[in-house]
Amino acid sequence: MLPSGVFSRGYLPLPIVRSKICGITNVADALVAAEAGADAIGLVFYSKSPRAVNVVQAREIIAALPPFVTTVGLFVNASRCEINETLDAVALDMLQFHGDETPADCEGFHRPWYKALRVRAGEDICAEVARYAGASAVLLDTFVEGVPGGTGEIFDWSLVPANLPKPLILAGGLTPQNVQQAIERVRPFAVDVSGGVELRKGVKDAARVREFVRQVRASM
Ligand SMILES: O=C(O)c1ccccc1NCC(=O)[C@H](O)[C@H](O)COP(=O)(O)O
Repeated sequence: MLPSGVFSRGYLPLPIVRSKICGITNVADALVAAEAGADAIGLVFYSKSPRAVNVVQAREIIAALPPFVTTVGLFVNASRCEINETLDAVALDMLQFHGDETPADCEGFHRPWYKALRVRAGEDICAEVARYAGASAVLLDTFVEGVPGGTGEIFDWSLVPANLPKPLILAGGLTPQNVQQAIERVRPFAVDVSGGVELRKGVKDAARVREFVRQVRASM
């Protein structure tokens, strides 16, 4: 059993920061992420996203991956039936809830999961994180009205509380150029990127993916 707070920001003097490349839509991009050393890839099961994949594409991507790359399925206000059908068809390791899901909506899928919260000044982030007691982590992303995620915009990192009760996955507008600064300032458990390593929406830029992971590792 880990001491409570072991993944709190600043607890470890030299933390290993994990990286997730989100919005993977094809095998080639998945392999670039894996070969670069990313710890996880994100597959977006949200049909309104330009990075959406269906179960056939997702299966093909996962089948091509080497071991020890975590596969995260991202859902936005999906029905339980839709999520269960996806889980029956696709070997997802974890779930990322990126909409207005309540804690109860996130439970019961027999997978570790975490909730994405969109950060706005004046909100009690710790209290919101504490509501999702069953989550493995919390992902903090940028609030943009009407856009659930994948905005490519950073938020004010000074709004991240020092005493978050869950491991923090920092997201929102990260790039190979700013990720080291983000890690130094926020000291997250992991960082998550999508738009900052793309050639265009839904297609990753291999050089940027490699540079992003390199920068994360160089921050250790
Ligand atoms: O990527 C999308 O299109 C998307 C749509 C709806 C909800 C979430 C979405 N993406 C989330 C992510 O890719 C990441 O978890 C994260 O928000 C980083 O996005 P970015 O700012 O582009 O790096």
